[in-house]
Amino acid sequence: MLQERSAVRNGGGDAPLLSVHGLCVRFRGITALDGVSFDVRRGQIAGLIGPNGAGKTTLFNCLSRLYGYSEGRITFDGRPMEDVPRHKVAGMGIGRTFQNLALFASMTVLDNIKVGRHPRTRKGFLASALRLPGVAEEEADSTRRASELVRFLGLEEVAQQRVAELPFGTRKRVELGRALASEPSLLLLDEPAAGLNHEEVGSLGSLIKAIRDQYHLTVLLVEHHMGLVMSVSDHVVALNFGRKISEGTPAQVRKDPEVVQAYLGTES
Ligand SMILES: Nc1ncnc2c1ncn2[C@@H]1O[C@H](COP(=O)(O)OP(=O)(O)OP(=O)(O)O)[C@@H](O)[C@H]1O
Repeated sequence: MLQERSAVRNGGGDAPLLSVHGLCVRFRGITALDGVSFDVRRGQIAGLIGPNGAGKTTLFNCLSRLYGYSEGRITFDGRPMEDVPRHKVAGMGIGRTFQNLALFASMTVLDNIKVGRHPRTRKGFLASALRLPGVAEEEADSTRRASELVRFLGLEEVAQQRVAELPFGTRKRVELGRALASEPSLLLLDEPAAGLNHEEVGSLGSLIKAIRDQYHLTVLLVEHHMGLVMSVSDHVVALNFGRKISEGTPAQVRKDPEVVQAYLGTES
């Protein structure tokens, strides 16, 4: 379904989908990001790594417009992000999952995924309440697209269950579905492996690649699980103390002495 949305605004497939340039974020005396620059090309799975406090979540929060930045520039699909209000981010094609799941626990799996359709629906609450023309069609379209995602994510058996009743690993899949429902062209995954068991992490890697291939989207992944990030990423950016310390293929970054040094004593 997302293939239809592959309109390329920026003159073709060679221009990066996301460009971060000289980004600086300071919180009263703490420099969380210090002149960070990198590009993410269309169709890539890019991994963002770094020890605790390196600035990864801060960067994600800048991309979601939850945080402002004192210096630098973020360009998404050829468009500067600085003037984009927070509530427009999903609508412009940036979907996101959170470290702490952002789901409605008392709603069903299907309804949670349908909530993610919101940026793609045109009829507002009032139109729905008044059952104005077009509302039923839009509702049917949302249900159809959410059901497609339920099948893709292997959630058919639990589609009508309340999210609160489900194990953590399943809920994480529901959150992926919610993020995909907005038909993003860039999917930001914030520690998708956190809290998953060994087997679940294994299938997550294949799922991330399948999502990229099936929906032709670009993925930026923050992850502490080195096995996962190194096996799924085409490109890796490493941060430490708010600075970019390395960038390249997983093999290049893994053996970069600065990366090894940054992780000594903090990660295996
Ligand atoms: N809202 C905030 N107010 C003050 N300081 C903050 C805020 N958010 C982040 N920081 C600080 O900015 C730095 C970077 O934090 P950030 O959460 O981005 O790191 P991270 O790489 O995501 O770490 P982790 O892997 O532990 O999630 C840290 O020193 C953190 O304490």
